Amino acid sequence: MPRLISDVPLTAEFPWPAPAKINLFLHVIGRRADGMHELQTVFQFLDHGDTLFFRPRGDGVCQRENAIEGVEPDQDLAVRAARLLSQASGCGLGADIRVGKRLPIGGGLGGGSSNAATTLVALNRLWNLGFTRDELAALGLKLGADVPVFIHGQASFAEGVGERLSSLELPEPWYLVVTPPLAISTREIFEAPELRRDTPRITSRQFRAGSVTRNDCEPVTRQRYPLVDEALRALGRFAPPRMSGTGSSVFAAFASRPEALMARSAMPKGWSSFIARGLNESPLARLRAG
Ligand SMILES: C[C@](O)(CO)[C@H](O)COP(=O)(O)OP(=O)(O)OC[C@H]1O[C@@H](n2ccc(N)nc2=O)[C@H](O)[C@@H]1O
Ligand SMILES: Nc1ncnc2c1ncn2[C@@H]1O[C@H](COP(=O)(O)OP(=O)(O)OP(=O)(O)O)[C@@H](O)[C@H]1O
Repeated sequence: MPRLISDVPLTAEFPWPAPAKINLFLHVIGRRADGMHELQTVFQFLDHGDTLFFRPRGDGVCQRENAIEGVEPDQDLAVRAARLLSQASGCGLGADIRVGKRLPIGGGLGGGSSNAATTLVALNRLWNLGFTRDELAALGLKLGADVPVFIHGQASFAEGVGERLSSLELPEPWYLVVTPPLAISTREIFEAPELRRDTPRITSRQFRAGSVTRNDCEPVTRQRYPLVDEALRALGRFAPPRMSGTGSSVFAAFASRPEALMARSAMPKGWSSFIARGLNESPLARLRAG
């Protein structure tokens, strides 16, 4: 039975899930006056991710307790989310935060955004603030375009920069996710002159009816980063591959775990990869709903 948030003792040992997302497709529709890109995408969650732990403090200090290679504590999206929430509520509370990292940094799986969303949801509860889900999503959008979907917690057809969400029921296959050893800056890919920004809009209904989709960032990333090209080709020997977000991770769907395992064993040695189930409801939302 899933645990209800209201049923569990929310001690500092309580593990708050921060799942990965994948973009089943990513269309770049245009560019806004502020430079951000108008997108259409479908998000699905994976039953694989980071785990966060929170110990509330009465003195207003929000800090991370553990080191994460490549992420300075003051830049950490979990810490920034905690500070934003403390400030927005004026509650004067703080928290010690521990981030158990499993997701690759700059891997296109939304790890930083997911950490931020989990922090907003957890501290809203632990500090007894009573913000609604929509209020938390609006706060989260200040930290990153991917934060709102993690707060929403349902697989979604998304528009805008990813903040206009409508929930979807999707198949929940096994995914093999392969991350070549490199971190990619989302900004670099969106700023690339060669990025196509004119994909015609589709409707959610067209997507559900099987309209052909792609990841518009994929040609840019694979041309600039040959390892991503190699990952797509390696995975493509087993199932149709696709890149998530702006990379570096790529994924393919399989009907069973053994099939995914077989493909995994053929990936280049030393690359990180994992097999996970696609989820239409995120583990964070499941916890909230009980
Ligand atoms: C590629 C996706 O992961 C798809 O889900 C997201 O659109 C990116 O979300 P994110 O990592 O939370 O990205 P943000 O931190 O919001 O944006 C990083 C940078 O990428 C560029 N950016 C991002 C999203 C967007 N729709 N248009 C952009 O041009 C901007 O230069 C921005 O400063
Ligand atoms: N807690 C965190 N976990 C991961 N990255 C973080 C975190 N806090 C800040 N960051 C920074 O956020 C940036 C993007 O990290 P992230 O792992 O979310 O990228 P990503 O998986 O490519 O995300 P997206 O698919 O949203 O582009 C990196 O530059 C990283 O230093």
